Amino acid sequence: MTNETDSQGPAAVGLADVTKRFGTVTAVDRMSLAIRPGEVVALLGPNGAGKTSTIDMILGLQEPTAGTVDVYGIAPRKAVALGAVSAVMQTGGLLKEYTVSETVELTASLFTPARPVGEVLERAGIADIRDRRVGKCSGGQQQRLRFALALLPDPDLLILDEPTTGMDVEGRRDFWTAIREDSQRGRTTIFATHYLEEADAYADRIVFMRKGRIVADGTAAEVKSMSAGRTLRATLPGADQRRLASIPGVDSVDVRGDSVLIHAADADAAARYLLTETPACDLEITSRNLEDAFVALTSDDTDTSAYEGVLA
Ligand SMILES: Nc1ncnc2c1ncn2[C@@H]1O[C@H](COP(=O)(O)OP(=O)(O)OP(=O)(O)O)[C@@H](O)[C@H]1O
Repeated sequence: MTNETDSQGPAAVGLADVTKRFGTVTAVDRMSLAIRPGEVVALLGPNGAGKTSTIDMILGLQEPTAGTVDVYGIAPRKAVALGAVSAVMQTGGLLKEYTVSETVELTASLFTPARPVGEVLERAGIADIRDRRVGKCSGGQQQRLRFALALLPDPDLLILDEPTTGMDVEGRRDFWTAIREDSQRGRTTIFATHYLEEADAYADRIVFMRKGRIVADGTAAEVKSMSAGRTLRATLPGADQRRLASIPGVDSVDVRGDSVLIHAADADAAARYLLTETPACDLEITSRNLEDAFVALTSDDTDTSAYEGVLA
């Protein structure tokens, strides 16, 4: 695999056959991935799947044991030094005695050029607490402050490790609104999270990792339908259960009075059949949720070879 995307020059992030070992532990195992500029990508996986190790290599904090990592076609450390990349990590040194705005001003003095302090405070939703000491800020407010700091160099690539930990519902919504707006302007975002609903709602693309490997890669809808199929519900008086069960791609049919409930691996084919070959109406199609997919894709008895290349 090359690190080039189809037509737009280098990938924002390119991993080619990357392995990372710590002694006898293989944290990342021959992983290849190309992320296009402007994509918002969620990295999901159980504890120890290799998400942080992958992020650390993209940030140049760790070197791969084998393979290569590029950021906009150059070495990660170089990209970080140029201000093209910044990160919001789960924890990270904030000085408790400084106020929020002093913290941002101090960090801004390290970057030339930096975005204006007032602008990043607004963007991170902490302009109203600019004079509060960091030690008095809640966990969610400190996380917003880390976000403000990461915005200072106006990075092309933003890396977020559990970015919304400690934020309340409104804080999360504001945070993701800001991320989505910036992605419209071309900023690439990669985030690791255990909040599956955030990945579902805000990521263009979901990369599932398990034991250092990618086990699924696609949109939230693709990942969900891939692992679990979908459920169709329709009104169909006098439904012929056997006939419906024989539609290709249908796994099960349940007739309840005038309603039918169909579980299908190929929901589109089943829907087409219902609407063209029967008088079915009130058709609803629902996906299994991302948590079902997560459990199916990352459980110990899953044969991940079955998923390789399906969506990647
Ligand atoms: N510095 C290190 N030294 C030794 N082993 C490490 C080191 N860093 C990570 N590992 C191991 O590599 C594997 C992958 O860890 P990693 O932190 O990348 O997973 P993760 O997906 O980020 O997990 P979590 O969701 O718990 O943060 C784990 O088995 C971990 O114990």
